[in-house]
Amino acid sequence: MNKLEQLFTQKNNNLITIYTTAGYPNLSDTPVILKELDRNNVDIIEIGIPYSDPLADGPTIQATSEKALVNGMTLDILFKQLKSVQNEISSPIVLMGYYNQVMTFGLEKFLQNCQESGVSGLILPDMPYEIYLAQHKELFEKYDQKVTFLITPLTTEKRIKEINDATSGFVYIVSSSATTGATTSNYNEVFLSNIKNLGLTKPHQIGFGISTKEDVEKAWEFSNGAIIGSAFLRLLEKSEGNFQETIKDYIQSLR
Ligand SMILES: O=P(O)(O)OC[C@@H](O)[C@@H](O)c1c[nH]c2ccccc12
Repeated sequence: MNKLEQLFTQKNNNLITIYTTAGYPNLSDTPVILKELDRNNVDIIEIGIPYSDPLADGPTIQATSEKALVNGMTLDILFKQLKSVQNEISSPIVLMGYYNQVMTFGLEKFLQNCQESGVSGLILPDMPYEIYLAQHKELFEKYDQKVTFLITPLTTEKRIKEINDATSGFVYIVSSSATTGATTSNYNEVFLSNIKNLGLTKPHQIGFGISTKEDVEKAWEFSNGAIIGSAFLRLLEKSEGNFQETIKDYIQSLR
C-alpha cells in the first residue's frame, strides 16, 4: 500500500509535515536529514527539488534552492540518494517541484524513478489539476504516486471542490496569499475558520508561515496537519551540521 494512504488510514489529525530542500545545506546532507526526520516520527517528509525559477517560494526557500544548485544537486543525484536510504525511512516522502522541471526530465521517467526511490506523492504547484486529470492521471497511478493540489484564500468554492476531488494525497491549504517563509504566521483567520465549511473530504494540511508550536496547534485546530518549511531550513542553517540535535529539539518543541 502507498505509504501516504497508509498514514491517513492510521492517523488523520495532528500531523506534522516538514519541508526540506534537496542538496541543502550541503549536497550529501539530504540523506542524513531524512533519517533524522524519520527517527523523530515526522509524519510526512516533503523534499523540494531545487529550481532556478521558483514561483511561489519566498526568500528562505529561494536561497536554499540556489545554494543547493551551486552544490550541484540534480534530479539524478537526488534519486540516487533516495534509493540509498529508502529502506531506512518509514515516513512517507513527497517530492515538491515545478512542472517544467519534471517535463524536461521526462514525466514517465520521473514517475518511475519516484516509485523506485520510495516516493509516495508529488506536489507540482504549477501543474493545473485540469491538465493532471486530462493528461497525466493514469501515469501517476501506474507508478503509485499520489498527487497534492493547493488551495489559497483566493481559490473559488467551485475550484476548491474540484481540487478536492482531483487530489489523491492531501489538499495543501495555503494559509495566506503571501509567498512561503514569513517569519511570523500570517493566518487569514476568516479563511481558516471557514475551512470546515469547504466540504473537503480529503486529508488537508495547512502550510506557509508556520514555525512555532502555537502556529502548529492552530493548524491542527482547523485541519489535519501543519506543514513547515522555511522555519526548519533556517534552523538547519544555524545548526552547523549538528542535524541530530537540532532536528530532535525542534520536532519535540512542536509536539
Ligand atoms: O516555508 P513555509 O512558509 O514554512 O511554507 C512551506 C513551504 O515552504 C513548502 O511547502 C513549499 C516550498 N516550496 C513551495 C512552493 C509552493 C507551495 C509550497 C511550497
